[in-house]
Amino acid sequence: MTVSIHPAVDHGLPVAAPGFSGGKLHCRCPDNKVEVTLHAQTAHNHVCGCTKCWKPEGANFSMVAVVPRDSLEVTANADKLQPVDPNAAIIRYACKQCGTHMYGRIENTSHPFYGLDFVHTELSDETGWSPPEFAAFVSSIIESGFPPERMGEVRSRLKELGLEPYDCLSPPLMDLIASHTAKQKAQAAAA
Ligand SMILES: N[C@@H](CCC(=O)N[C@@H](CS)C(=O)NCC(=O)O)C(=O)O
Ligand SMILES: [Zn+2]
Ligand SMILES: [Zn+2]
Repeated sequence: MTVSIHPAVDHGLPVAAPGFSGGKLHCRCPDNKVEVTLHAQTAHNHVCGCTKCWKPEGANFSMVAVVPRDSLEVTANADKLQPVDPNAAIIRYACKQCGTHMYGRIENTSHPFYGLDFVHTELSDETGWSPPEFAAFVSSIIESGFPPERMGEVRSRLKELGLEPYDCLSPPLMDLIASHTAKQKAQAAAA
């Protein structure tokens, strides 16, 4: 049987709708759902194998994208949200009742991704969000119990889906992080 990556990509990648400019995400509670409204199309969507990113039941990967933080608004049942780990670089806010992660936020203004919030567009009923572009932290699925001897299957399936597998982030994002670090080091040296 083909190894499952994530329900949103297992039967082919979703397709972005031209001019798509946002929509609503809902948690998985039967009622009084937490609602998050995104006033923008997502960017840098990818699947992530790390243990920190929220994965739906049975999935080996999370699917996670970013939006500018000023494009994200909690529009219903905000009182049900709580931080998963307030000390993490990305502070993920989960529904206390159903456990779904509704968004992740970076509060450290020196972080290379400060200003971007992390979201899971599978929580939306709308279609047209940006599709995942690559697979990040692939080896990390082993930390969640995936058998290491099946990693070849996982990487082949990701490539078949057009999701190039990386064990950290994609080269453009790693370059962006390194450029940010280099700039900060240069500024510190000049101070
Ligand atoms: N191997 C680790 C990797 C965790 C990790 O570094 N995750 C990345 C991708 S989401 C990150 O930026 N984490 C920051 C955070 O979780 O706050 C794990 O699976 O727990
Ligand atoms: Zn909920
Ligand atoms: Zn992750």
